[in-house]
Amino acid sequence: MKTRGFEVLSSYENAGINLPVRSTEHSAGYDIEAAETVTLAPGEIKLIPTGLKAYMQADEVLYMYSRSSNPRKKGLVLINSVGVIDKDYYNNPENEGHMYMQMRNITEHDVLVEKGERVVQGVFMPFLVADGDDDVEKAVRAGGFGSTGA
Ligand SMILES: O=c1ccn([C@H]2C[C@H](O)[C@@H](COP(=O)(O)OP(=O)(O)OP(=O)(O)O)O2)c(=O)[nH]1
Ligand SMILES: [Mg+2]
Repeated sequence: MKTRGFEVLSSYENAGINLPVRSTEHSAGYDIEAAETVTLAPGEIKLIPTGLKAYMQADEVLYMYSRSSNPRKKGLVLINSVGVIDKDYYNNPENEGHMYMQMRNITEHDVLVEKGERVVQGVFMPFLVADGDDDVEKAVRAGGFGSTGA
């Protein structure tokens, strides 16, 4: 039975994408790699593809956190602080649920991120809903990054 996990996007099937793993016995985060080599110019914000989508249960979310070594070792920050990957992003009609890492180069030189480099870590978590949540009509997710409006 499938409960939660990662899958390679169909368009990246033969691209040598590694499924995320936890690097130590008690790590909370599944390390997530860049699916392509990208260069970020000074100050630039880029969506780095992972070639991955994540599935999970209805009351679960996947949080993507930056690796703590990124600012000093790479000169990169996860510019949206935490990536929230919703259950209904998986297999959405726009991009199949492709997870992106939104990174900003905080240095004054180009930063190279090579394919296969670990950039962020994904942590699966349960979440709670507020009273009256069932009474509110919900839209069907069609994509990400502003798909539900401004
Ligand atoms: O770092 C991120 C953050 C989000 N997403 C995807 C998964 C998530 O389910 C979707 C929407 O994210 P969010 O709700 O945080 O962004 P939004 O600006 O509110 O977009 P939307 O209107 O599509 O909800 O975008 C990523 O791939 N990487
Ligand atoms: Mg949203």
